[in-house]
Amino acid sequence: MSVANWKRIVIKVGSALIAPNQNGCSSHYLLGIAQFIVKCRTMGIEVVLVSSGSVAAGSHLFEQEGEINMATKKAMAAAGQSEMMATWDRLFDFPTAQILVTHGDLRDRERYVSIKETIFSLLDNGILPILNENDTVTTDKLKVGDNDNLSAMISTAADADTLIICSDVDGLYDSNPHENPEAKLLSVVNDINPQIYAMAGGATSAVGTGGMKTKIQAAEKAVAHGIDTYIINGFTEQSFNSLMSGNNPGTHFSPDKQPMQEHLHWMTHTSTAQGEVVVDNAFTAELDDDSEQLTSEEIVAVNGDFAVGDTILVRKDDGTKLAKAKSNYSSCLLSFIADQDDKAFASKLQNTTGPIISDNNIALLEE
Ligand SMILES: Nc1ncnc2c1ncn2[C@@H]1O[C@H](COP(=O)(O)OP(=O)(O)O)[C@@H](O)[C@H]1O
Ligand SMILES: N[C@@H](CCC(=O)OP(=O)(O)O)C(=O)O
Repeated sequence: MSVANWKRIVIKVGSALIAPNQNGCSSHYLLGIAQFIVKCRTMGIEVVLVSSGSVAAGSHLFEQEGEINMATKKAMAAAGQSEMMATWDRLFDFPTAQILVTHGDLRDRERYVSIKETIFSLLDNGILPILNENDTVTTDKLKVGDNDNLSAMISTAADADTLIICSDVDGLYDSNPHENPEAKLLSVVNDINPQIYAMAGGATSAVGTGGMKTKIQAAEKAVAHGIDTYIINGFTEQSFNSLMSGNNPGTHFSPDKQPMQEHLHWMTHTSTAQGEVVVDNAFTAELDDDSEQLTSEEIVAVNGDFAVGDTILVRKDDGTKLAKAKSNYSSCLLSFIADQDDKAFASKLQNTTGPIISDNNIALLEE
């Protein structure tokens, strides 16, 4: 899909573009990105921006000696975020809005839906949503950790057709071009497999997080929902001119032909399993055909503490991951039923309470 068919796109901007000299925000590279956004909007394309750079933008305000501790990084993010928003805001003659999220927000279905609704309401009113991770409040357990994966989650939430990741290199090379001058650019990736991951290294700049690895993870999430994904060089306006002419200036990841439904995609790629149901190694039921076949008798163990409606992992005793699913039972009730020696009683109880997992709330996992 190219610009002529875009309806809604997500643009992710990396830290090196926001604060290239680590001396506060610079509009040097943002100007070209802003012009691209303006052109898209003029063509009737809705745009959502995911902007990194709060830490990089705020870092110049802090004395730095040796390794920077987490509290200082969070303080840099808090200070840099307002500078970054002010810089973006100056580049547009329409309103912008800041949305700061954590993985804790995105993996909770109610809060996820609330973020979704806010994005749509902003777009309906001509306001540009600008998202970033809420670095100040995140703990290891709560964070996405990088804005590449965050942008893929937001692309799905916003039901975008295209995700454009603007970085400091032309796209994905067969090895890190900063380390190997012979590295070759891949212009199209149709299948994200272990060989593709093997090409990707981490970030080499002082401000980037995740390098190419997290960009491939993001592409994998996005294409699974049918979203065309590009990694392009945000340093050069040529990239944006090229996109505007319907060409591919970097690496294009082709979308899956059979995209996952939104709620199953969320379960697989955004939600985190709160617990797990372990089934016998001999378990062969096709979970997608009739998940009611998952009966208390097949359960070997119930691990973790989950409530009705939480996402759980269904796995075999040997560790094989079968599916992620929405549980209709709490861990407490499920353990109680599974532990019953009187199978007739357990089965009767289950018949009254209903299926452990409903057919339309199960996402099969590929091992
Ligand atoms: N195979 C690869 N192809 C391209 N870049 C790579 C590759 N492996 C590692 N990298 C590194 O990834 C960097 C881009 O990621 P990152 O620094 O996190 O940027 P951003 O701030 O845009 O997210 C490149 O500058 C490069 O050093
Ligand atoms: N939330 C962080 C961004 C972390 C991140 O993923 O950075 P990058 O690799 O430059 O996209 C910040 O605003 O500094």
